[in-house]
Amino acid sequence: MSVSPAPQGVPVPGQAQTPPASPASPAVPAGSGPRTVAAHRDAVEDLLRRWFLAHPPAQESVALDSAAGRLLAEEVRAPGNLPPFTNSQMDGYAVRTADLAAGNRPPGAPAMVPLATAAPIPAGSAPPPLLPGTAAPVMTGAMLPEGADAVVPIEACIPDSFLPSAGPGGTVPAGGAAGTVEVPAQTPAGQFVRRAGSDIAAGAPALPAGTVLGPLQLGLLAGLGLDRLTVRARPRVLLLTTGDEVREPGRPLEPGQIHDANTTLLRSSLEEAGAEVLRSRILADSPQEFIARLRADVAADAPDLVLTSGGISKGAYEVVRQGLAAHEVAFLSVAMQPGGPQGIGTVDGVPFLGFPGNPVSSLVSFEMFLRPALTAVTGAPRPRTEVQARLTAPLGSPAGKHQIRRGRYTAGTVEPVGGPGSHLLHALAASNALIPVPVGTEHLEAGAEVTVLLLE
Ligand SMILES: Nc1nc2c(c(=O)[nH]1)N[C@H]1C(S)=C(S)[C@@H](COP(=O)(O)OP(=O)(O)OC[C@H]3O[C@@H](n4cnc5c(N)ncnc54)[C@H](O)[C@@H]3O)O[C@H]1N2
Ligand code: MOO
Repeated sequence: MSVSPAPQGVPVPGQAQTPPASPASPAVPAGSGPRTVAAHRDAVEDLLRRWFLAHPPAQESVALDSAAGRLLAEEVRAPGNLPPFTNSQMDGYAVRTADLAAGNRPPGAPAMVPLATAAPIPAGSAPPPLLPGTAAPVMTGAMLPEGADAVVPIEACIPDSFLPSAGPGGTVPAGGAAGTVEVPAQTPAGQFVRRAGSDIAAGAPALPAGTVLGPLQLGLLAGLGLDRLTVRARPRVLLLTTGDEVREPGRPLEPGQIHDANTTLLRSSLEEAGAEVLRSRILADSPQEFIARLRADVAADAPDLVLTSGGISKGAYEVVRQGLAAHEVAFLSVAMQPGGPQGIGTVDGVPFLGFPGNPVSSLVSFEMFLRPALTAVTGAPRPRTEVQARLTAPLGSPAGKHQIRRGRYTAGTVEPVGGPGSHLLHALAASNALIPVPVGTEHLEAGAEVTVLLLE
């Protein structure tokens, strides 16, 4: 997981900033033709940027164990040294290298130097100083006694193993003269010694504000002894799907009904991208009920974003489009397939995005528009990686559309999975990449190089 400082423009938590003149103005399209993917991406980013400038994310304190995936709100400095004390990197003998130095021994002296053994030092104990001319059995991670400046691993000593009595209180090494161990004369100072603070020193910057807390970062904070962290509040999303035909998974279907895939697709995508889904609902196809419930939920939950799927195209019962007719929301067409129909604006001042109902369309809309905006604006830094890949099969695409096909990427190649249909959930589940075919490209041969977006 990357350690990334807050991107430019991320509001500083807790510090209100002057919002632009019209924070609630919807991104209404100019002109009548379909909007480009890039223009819509900018519009979505702009919508969120305006909101978060006026409503900077709060800070909250969370327990270390609940902090996975969260963003540090402020820099963390090491409260103490890591390691906290100078300790041994090996099971062996702590020695004073001055005892071994060539100058202290006659010419032609043997390669091994006998030393009297001191009391063993298990991990977790605080040993007395090491007397000159002695070697103390020391275990990995145990504190080095004052005066010791090197550790000789047990396998380099004679004898090369500890007696069972080398536990606390024991003194006699196996097989050798009682109370004597021979260690190599050529033992450099510092060998197998882990100095206090050598990983990070007390007071030094440990992690910058904006860091995404993954296992590696949490491991450091735990090692530093921190059990609570100050993180940024996650972007809060109200997620609604619409349709009389849509039923929750687990409920039986009547003829003509389908199970709700979008709520799960979008909820898990949002959560994976660092957002919090406050509430998700299926609303029936009544525009009046839809807008009444939506406004009540907005008032009750105070979300940062309302996201809907379905009900925005050209049918006779487009609940979202009809329900929001009196609001500052534009329903427009983006030159993208899937994900052509899009809604964007504000409802009672809160950013609103309406994704199309086909499941693949809603997922592609998330990946193409909302994920990049969340990354850029809120510092929820879960950008997708783009890689170059060679197509294993030819692809066709409508000339006027930025088509997003699904595929399976492996080692520099990408195999298209399923057709262009935006209802193909099975093929979506078998893919790990999106394959954009830009406007103007109608055909790509097998072997053509494409830039794919990795979904994992
Ligand atoms: N005459 C036209 N018809 C359509 C156009 C068009 O331009 N002219 N656009 C097509 C495109 S492209 C899309 S995408 C869809 C978008 O439709 P809506 O956003 O209005 O969505 P619905 O009509 O409500 O549903 C479309 C499709 O998706 C299924 N769906 C809806 N919600 C869910 C859900 N939660 N889980 C699973 N599946 C869902 C729904 O059953 C429909 O099959 O419009 C085209 N039509
Ligand atoms: O643009 Mo629609 O999203 O193809 O299915």
